[in-house]
Amino acid sequence: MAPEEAAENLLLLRSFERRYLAARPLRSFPWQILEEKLKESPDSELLQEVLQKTVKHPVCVRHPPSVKYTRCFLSELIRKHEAVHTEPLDELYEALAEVLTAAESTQCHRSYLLPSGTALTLSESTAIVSHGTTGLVTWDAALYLAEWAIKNPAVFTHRTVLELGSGAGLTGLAICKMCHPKAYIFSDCHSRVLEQLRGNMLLNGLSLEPGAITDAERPQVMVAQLDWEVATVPQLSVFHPDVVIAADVLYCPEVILSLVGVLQRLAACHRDQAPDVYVAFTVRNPETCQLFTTELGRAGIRWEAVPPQERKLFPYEEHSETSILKLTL
Ligand SMILES: C[S@@+](CC[C@H](N)C(=O)[O-])C[C@H]1O[C@@H](n2cnc3c(N)ncnc32)[C@H](O)[C@@H]1O
Repeated sequence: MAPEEAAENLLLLRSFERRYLAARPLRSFPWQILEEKLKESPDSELLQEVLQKTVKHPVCVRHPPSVKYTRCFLSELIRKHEAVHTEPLDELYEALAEVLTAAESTQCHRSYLLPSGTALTLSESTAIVSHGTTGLVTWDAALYLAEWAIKNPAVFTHRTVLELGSGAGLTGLAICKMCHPKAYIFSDCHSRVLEQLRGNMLLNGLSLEPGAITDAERPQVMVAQLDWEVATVPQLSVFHPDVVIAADVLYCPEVILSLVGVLQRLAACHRDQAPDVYVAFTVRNPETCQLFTTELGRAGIRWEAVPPQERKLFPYEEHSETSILKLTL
């Protein structure tokens, strides 16, 4: 195979791998490129490789995506294969047969590859909203903030980080694995989210036991129940964060008001140096973002936009726009 073709195949396989591991919508996969390549090649080697990088990926074998997702993906792969090859590929049918008999669940695994090659695997809900919360799945702003953190580790290294509205925990896990914080406090208000969050710490080798061994990749971690509506200055004072972060927490006016409220109380409890604050969000509705900056102004909190970065590391939703604000408390 020509080196150029080998490089193209590698890119294609990587794209399938990242999307499949994170259970991205099937329409976002580069099916057309695959189809063209299948037409050019007489054997089924490429399809076998796609299978190895997706359904048979060691990470997915251990922590598979949902049964429904796997079934739909394999059906699509079989369609692509049948469109160009007359001989059936047994591996595809065998893999499909396995999931046809498997039981459906409302929980699934989604995995995200770090630049080190390590996968972060999270147990997430199969539904975007469930148990009355949006916190049981990973949102694009969490991926964007994680990518920014990985590119700017010094912001977190040897520092205590408090995350507000951690949800499934992706950003914090990426920071713990890649940025060497001294301590990381995950927090949320929802009991089901906190339960899943604790599970996701354990799934990724982080111990919540007080006195657990800590090292560069395993900082001291804690999961705290913290509701911005009710958290008081004395309650917030115990955390002593150097950095406060939050992702996708600007989705409705009520949430914005309570977030600004908790930031004001955090400002009131620092002894010397105020923490740096970074808020990542997806621009869904410009008015909602505007409300946030207006409320920050009213609370006397200065803000500036962090220069945009290329979104390369994770499989983002294609048409979403993400941004980060740095606040000065
Ligand atoms: C859209 S999710 C984002 C989760 C995660 N940061 C991400 O981006 O994937 C919003 C999160 O904020 C949390 N949240 C909403 N209101 C809150 C409040 N008043 N106090 C604490 N957490 C809150 C929710 O429970 C949920 O986990």
